[in-house]
Amino acid sequence: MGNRFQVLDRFADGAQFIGGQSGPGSSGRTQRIVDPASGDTVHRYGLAGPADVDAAVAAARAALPGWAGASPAERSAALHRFAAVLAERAGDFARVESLQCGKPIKLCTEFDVPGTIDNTAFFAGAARHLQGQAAGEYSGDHTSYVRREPIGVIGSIAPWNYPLQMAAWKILPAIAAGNTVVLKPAEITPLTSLMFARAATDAGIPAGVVNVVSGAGREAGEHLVGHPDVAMVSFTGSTAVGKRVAALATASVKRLHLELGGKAPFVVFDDADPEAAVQGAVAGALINSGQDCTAATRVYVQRPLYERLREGIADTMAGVRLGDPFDPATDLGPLVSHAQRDRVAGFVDRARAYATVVTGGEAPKNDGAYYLPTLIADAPQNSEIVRSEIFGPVLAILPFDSDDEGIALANDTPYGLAASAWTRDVFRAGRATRDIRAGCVWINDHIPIISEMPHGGFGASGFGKDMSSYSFEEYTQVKHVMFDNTAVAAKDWHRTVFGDR
Ligand SMILES: NC(=O)c1ccc[n+]([C@@H]2O[C@H](COP(=O)([O-])OP(=O)(O)OC[C@H]3O[C@@H](n4cnc5c(N)ncnc54)[C@H](O)[C@@H]3O)[C@@H](O)[C@H]2O)c1
Repeated sequence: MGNRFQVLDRFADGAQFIGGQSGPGSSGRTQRIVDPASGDTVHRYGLAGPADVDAAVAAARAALPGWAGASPAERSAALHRFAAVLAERAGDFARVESLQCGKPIKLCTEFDVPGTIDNTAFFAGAARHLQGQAAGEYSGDHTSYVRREPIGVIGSIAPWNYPLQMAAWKILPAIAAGNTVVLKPAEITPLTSLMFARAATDAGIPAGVVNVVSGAGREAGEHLVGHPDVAMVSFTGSTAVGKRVAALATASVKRLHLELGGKAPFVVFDDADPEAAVQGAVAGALINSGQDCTAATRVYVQRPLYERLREGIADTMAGVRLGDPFDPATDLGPLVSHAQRDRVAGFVDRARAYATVVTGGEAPKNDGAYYLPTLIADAPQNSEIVRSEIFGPVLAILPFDSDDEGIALANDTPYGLAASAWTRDVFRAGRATRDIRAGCVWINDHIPIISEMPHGGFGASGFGKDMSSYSFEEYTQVKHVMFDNTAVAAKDWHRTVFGDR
């Protein structure tokens, strides 16, 4: 436990605000950070309030002309330095992320932290490819071109499931394109977002370009969304909160990017490799204790393979190593909080009335927010466990007969974030990629996410893309510029409109 506190000591002065000023939060309230593996309070900080948001937005606004006016090469160089500072601090980032979320350290060192460093390096390179278009001559004697310009101050709001990666996804494309950012992380997991902002400053990114304000959703979050100097809102979180954020942002005519919830289907056709599908389903369902918007939570299996998958998944789940997140051998840590654990247990307890709990379905007896890997069978398609986002290590398995039925079931929720199809037949794979309604479809895999991939949903999962060069479309606005090539053309136009006056 000693190591855990050592890392956190760096935040002992309550630096919840970076980029303008620091000090106790203006909400007047204190927030605890709890280690979900033990239930111990590991840190307390002053929760930011509206006055902190105002100061952060003012800092971002002041930094905007200099940063937007920097050349792509200058922004790129700063982002390359940023990636190097993150790499030097990789171990600290992994330990703090593991501590505040309860994630297995293995996941942090192999996925969260290297993914974030790679994302930073990706946007360092991409910053130099951001360009408009030479658009040609739309009208005689006139030349047009299109500029891609930064939008201004971006107000970003992030969830608690991948605090470091979400900070990176929100901040990097925005600043690579010349915007400045105020990020509000989830108040229970702000530490690695603060470390990320500090690393940006230490890498020489000018003060005010990256700001983090850790406050409560209603108080600080809504103040940020409605702030008149925020030009765009980029939100990742639940669909319920996303709807509220969208209404507020739209009321003040702001650009909007929404990455919301999901309920990813995992469709196994009868020619699939059953062992690969079993391993894929368990890994896809249990990653980050199932607290993943793309987690494989609905597994549909074509009838001939159904029993084999049901048995294989139950056996594999029973062998998963649950334990101390700081132990490198641990596969599954606790959920992010005891409240989240109880919420997940509620879904499973209600499902007992209409379905079979094949394995799991309980919390181990310790002080942590753990929940056993859980497989549920015999639930109807229209049941809560099959249709609601659970955000826990819980997977429902259902059979289907025809290919049409498998795809129809996959599409039968309001969400559309991610999906996978498992088959060795190229035509079935082609059909699944075409007909499954989701922003991402994997074939014979589930979960991989890398910097080049546009990530974003359809339907109730939101709109817009994180990561990849597509994210520049979110964080830039298009300006059409038209040159009159001859003074004569302007005169002709004047004559057309006003006559010979
Ligand atoms: N689509 C994606 O890429 C993606 C990625 C990660 C997580 N998620 C989603 O995030 C959710 C889990 O995270 P969560 O529980 O932190 O989500 P949440 O919606 O409860 O909170 C997300 C963020 O919004 C803030 N917030 C809460 N109320 C607010 C309000 N009224 N105004 C402004 N901000 C407010 C919270 O403080 C937090 O920072 C899941 O639904 C998951 O699917 C989606």
